[in-house]
Amino acid sequence: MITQSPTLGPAEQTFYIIDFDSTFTKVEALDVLGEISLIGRPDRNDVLDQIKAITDRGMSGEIGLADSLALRLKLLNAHRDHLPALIETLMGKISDSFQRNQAFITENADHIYVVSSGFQEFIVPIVTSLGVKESHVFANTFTYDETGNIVGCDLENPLASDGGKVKLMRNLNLDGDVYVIGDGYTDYEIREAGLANKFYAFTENVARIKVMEKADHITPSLDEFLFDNKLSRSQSYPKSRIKVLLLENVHPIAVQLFEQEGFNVEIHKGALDEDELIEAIRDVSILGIRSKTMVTRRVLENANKLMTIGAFCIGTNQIDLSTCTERGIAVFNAPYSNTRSVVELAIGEIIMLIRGIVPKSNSMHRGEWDKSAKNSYEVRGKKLGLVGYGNIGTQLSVVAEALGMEVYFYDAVDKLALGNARKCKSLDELLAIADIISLHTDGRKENKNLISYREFGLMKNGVIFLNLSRGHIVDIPALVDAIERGKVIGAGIDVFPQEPKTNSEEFISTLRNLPNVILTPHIGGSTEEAQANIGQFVPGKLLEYINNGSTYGSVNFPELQLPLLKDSHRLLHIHTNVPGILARMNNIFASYEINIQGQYLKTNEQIGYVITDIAKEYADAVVSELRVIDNTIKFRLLY
Ligand SMILES: NC(=O)c1ccc[n+]([C@@H]2O[C@H](COP(=O)([O-])OP(=O)(O)OC[C@H]3O[C@@H](n4cnc5c(N)ncnc54)[C@H](O)[C@@H]3O)[C@@H](O)[C@H]2O)c1
Ligand SMILES: O=C(O)[C@H](O)COP(=O)(O)O
Repeated sequence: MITQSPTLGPAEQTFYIIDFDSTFTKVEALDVLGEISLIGRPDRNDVLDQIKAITDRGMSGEIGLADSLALRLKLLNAHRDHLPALIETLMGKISDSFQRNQAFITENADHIYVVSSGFQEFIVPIVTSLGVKESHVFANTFTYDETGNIVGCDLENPLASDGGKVKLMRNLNLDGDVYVIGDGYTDYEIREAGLANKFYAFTENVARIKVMEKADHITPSLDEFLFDNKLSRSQSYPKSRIKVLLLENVHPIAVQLFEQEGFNVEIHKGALDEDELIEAIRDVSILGIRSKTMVTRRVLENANKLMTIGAFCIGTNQIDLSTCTERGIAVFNAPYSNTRSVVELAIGEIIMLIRGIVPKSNSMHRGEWDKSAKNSYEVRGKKLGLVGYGNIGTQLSVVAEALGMEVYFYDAVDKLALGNARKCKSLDELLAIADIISLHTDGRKENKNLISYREFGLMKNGVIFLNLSRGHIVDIPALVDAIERGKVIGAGIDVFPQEPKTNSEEFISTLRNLPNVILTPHIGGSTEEAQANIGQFVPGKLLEYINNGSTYGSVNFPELQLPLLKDSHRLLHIHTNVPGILARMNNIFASYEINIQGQYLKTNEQIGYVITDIAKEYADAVVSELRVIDNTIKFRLLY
C-alpha cells in the first residue's frame, strides 16, 4: 500500500476564512498606524494606550465594531501618506506560522478568503505577498478629506457595521465546508450564526479567554490547524504540541528563538530539585538547563518524551550523560560562549588578591585609612599555574602572558603550549612552582577533591588560589585550613560543592568571613555578552537536531552534520550499538522497493545513529517495521 502523502489537497469545497489583525499578522494594524501617525505628539503614549484598549474591548466582544472603528479612527489622526510606512512595518510582522506555511496558501488560493474589519489599503499588499488572491480579500476602505486625512470608512461596506463579518459571509454564500481561523469574537460570530462548520481560535499572537472559550479548537499556530485538518504543512508534527522547558533563567533570546519556531515554551527562573523536575518533565521534549539542575537517572526514567537537552553553559557534569545516550537523548552545550568572561574575572581577581584590595576596601568602609605597600605585589613576573589547559586555561594563559606573568600549566592530556607557557609533567610539579594557582579542569567525577590537604601542602607559602571551575574539585575543609594557616594568602572562589538553587536561598559555607577571600555566586560565565551568546548558540544546536537530525557538537551522540532535507522524507533511527541493525533496515527498504536518496551512519560505544533520506511515496508498513527492529531506542520521521 502506498501512503497518502501528508501534503493532501483541500477537501472538495472546503473554504478557509482567515482574519487579518493578530492572526495573519502579529499585530493590530491600527495600533501600528497610531505609532506612525502620532509621532511628535506629547500625548502619543496615552493615545496609543487608549487605541489598544478600544481594540481589545472590540475583539473580546465588549463593544460593537462600528463604535470601536469610529473611536479609533478619530484618535488616530492619520493621513494617506502614513500608509506606505504602515505597509512596510506590517510586511515584517506577518505571523511566523503563516510565513512558514506559504505553500498552504498558494496551493489553496481558490479556497482561502481573508475577512477582516481592518482596511483593504494595507491588508491587500500584505496577504497577496503570500499568495492570497486580491479578489478574496474582504475588508473596509478608508475615506479621506480633500487633503488626504483619514476621516472615516466606507459605511456602505457590511464590514463597517456590527455583525459585519456575518453579513459578509451571508453575501458570499459559500457552498461547502467553512473553517474560520481568527483571534477575535467577531470571527466566532460567523460560527455562531451557523455559517461555519468550525471556529479555530488562533492564539499565536494573542490569547483572548472569551474567544478561546467559544472555539471548537484552539490553534496556537497555523501548523496546528493544518495538522488537525491533514493539510499541506511545513512541519511534520506541529511544534506547538512540542513542549520546551527552560530552567535557571536562560537568556530571553533563547525563549524567543523557540517561540518563533512555534514551540510551547515554559520557563522557570531557578533550578528544580529532582522530585520537582520529575514532575515537570513528563511531557517535555526539549529541556534547557544551566549548571545547577541535576538531570539524574531517576529524572530521565520519567522523561518519556524527552528528545534532547541543552546545557546553556559549558559544564555537563550535572547531566547523567550515559543514561541520556542509553535512552536516545542527545545532549548539547555551549563550549566556548562564556570562556572569555571567566578569563576576565580570573585576571581581575588575581590582581585584586595579590594587592590585598578586599581587606583594604573593607577597612575603608569602616573609616580606616591604611596606606601601605606591605604584602601588595604586581602580577608582572609572577608564576601563574593553570590546572587544566582547555578552552579557558589556554585563553587565560595568553591574557596572563600579555600582563607579563610566567605561565605554567598541567593538563591530564598532552596539550600544545601557547606562547611561552611551560608544560609541567605532573600536578605536583605545578603546585610547587606557582605563586598563583588557578583551576580550570572539567567537572568529571574523578576530579572530586583533586585539591585537598596533600596538594595544599605542596604549594608555596603565601600562594594565591582560584577556583572558577567546579565546586567539588576542591576539598573545602582543606582550603579553609590552608587559608587559616596562611598557606593561602588570598583566594577567589566562584564555585562550591553545594550552591543555592535560587537567589532567595542562603549561601552556607565555612568559607564565609575569611580574610582576603573573594566569594562570588558562580558568576564566572554570567555576563550579558556570554549569556546572549549562549542564548543564541544552544537553541541553534537543539533546533538543528529537532528540525534536521544533525548532531554536530553533541557531547554524547555520534556527531553527524547532515544536508538540509529536500524533496524527501528523513528517517532517524537510534539504536543500541549491536551488529546487524543497518542490514536489517536496508532489508526492509529493499523489500518495499524504497528509493534511498541518502544514508548516513555513525556509532559510538553505546549507540548507533542512522539517517536515511527516502523518496516521499512509500508504504506505511516501512515506518512500522523500522520502529520494531530489535534494539531500537528511538525512531523519528522528518519531512
Ligand atoms: N565559573 C563559571 O561560571 C564557569 C564558566 C565556564 C566554565 N566553567 C568551568 O570551567 C572548567 C573549564 O572549562 P573549559 O571550557 O576550559 O573546559 P575544557 O573541557 O575545555 O578543559 C578542561 C581541561 O581540563 C583537563 N583536565 C581534566 N581533568 C584534569 C585533571 N585532573 N588534571 C589536569 N587536567 C585535567 C582536560 O584534559 C581539559 O583539557 C569546567 O569545569 C567548566 O565547567 C565555569
Ligand atoms: O559550566 C559553565 O559554563 C559554568 O559553570 C557557568 O554555569 P551557569 O550558566 O550555570 O552560570
